[in-house]
Amino acid sequence: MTAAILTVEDLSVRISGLHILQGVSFTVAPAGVTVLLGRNGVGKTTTLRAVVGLTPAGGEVTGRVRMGERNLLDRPTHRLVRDGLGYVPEDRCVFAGLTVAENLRLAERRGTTPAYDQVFALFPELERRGRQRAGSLSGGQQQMLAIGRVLLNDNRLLLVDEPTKGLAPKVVTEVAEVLERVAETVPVLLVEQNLAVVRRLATDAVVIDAGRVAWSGDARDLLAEAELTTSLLGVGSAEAHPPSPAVARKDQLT
Ligand SMILES: Nc1ncnc2c1ncn2[C@@H]1O[C@H](COP(=O)(O)OP(=O)(O)OP(=O)(O)O)[C@@H](O)[C@H]1O
Repeated sequence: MTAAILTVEDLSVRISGLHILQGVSFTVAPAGVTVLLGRNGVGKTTTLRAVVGLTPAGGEVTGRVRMGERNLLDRPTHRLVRDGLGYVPEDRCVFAGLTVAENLRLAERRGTTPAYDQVFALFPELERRGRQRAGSLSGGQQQMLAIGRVLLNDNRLLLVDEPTKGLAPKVVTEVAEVLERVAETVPVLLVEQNLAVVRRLATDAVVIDAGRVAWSGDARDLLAEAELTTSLLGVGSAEAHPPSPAVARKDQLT
């Protein structure tokens, strides 16, 4: 078996007296898209934030998160990013008052050549809208900017949190297509609520429930089992049956 790119062991997170993650363990394959699933509020975003060192102040994180030999929990976020851990947060976090070009320029790293060609090939609109303020972009365009910004640099692993949230169906499809292309070269750990997107992209799946991993394995095995999908994710059996060619919002997990 090929070694995992990321290993999460016994990850526990407490925030404001809440024991949100209670010993979460899973691995991320070195290729493809590993999707982190679960009902609303189970701790998917908390997991990604803990991995990248962005648990809110006062939060307590224990366990081990390894990429190679290193325990990531011992290292500050900027080092993790420099070492190739790319993070696209749920709320996109673009600088609204800066232009698209300025947002991208901020992601440039000294001593490396930013991959503008690759980013503009994936997102031609970012090149066309270079002078537009990011705050005036549509939600989908902001999402493209948030992903493009991370792809300017080399990544060993990408963490992407709910990239299709709040987007129109056509834009959801565009984002899914881009992630599919990105995943051909970089492994992705993806939090995603849109089941059609999950069906399209997921190679492996990890389901969190009640603070722990309730299921992990080949995504096809999970999605093929209507009852399992229903019990773990709370979606109806009709939605759990594959495949739907259109990537539509009606498949939202609850
Ligand atoms: N800073 C915080 N202070 C207090 N509670 C928090 C904080 N951050 C997260 N939580 C709580 O932790 C739990 C897990 O939140 P998290 O955002 O990780 O869930 P999620 O699975 O990503 O949810 P969703 O699918 O709705 O995005 C929730 O009950 C949430 O209210």
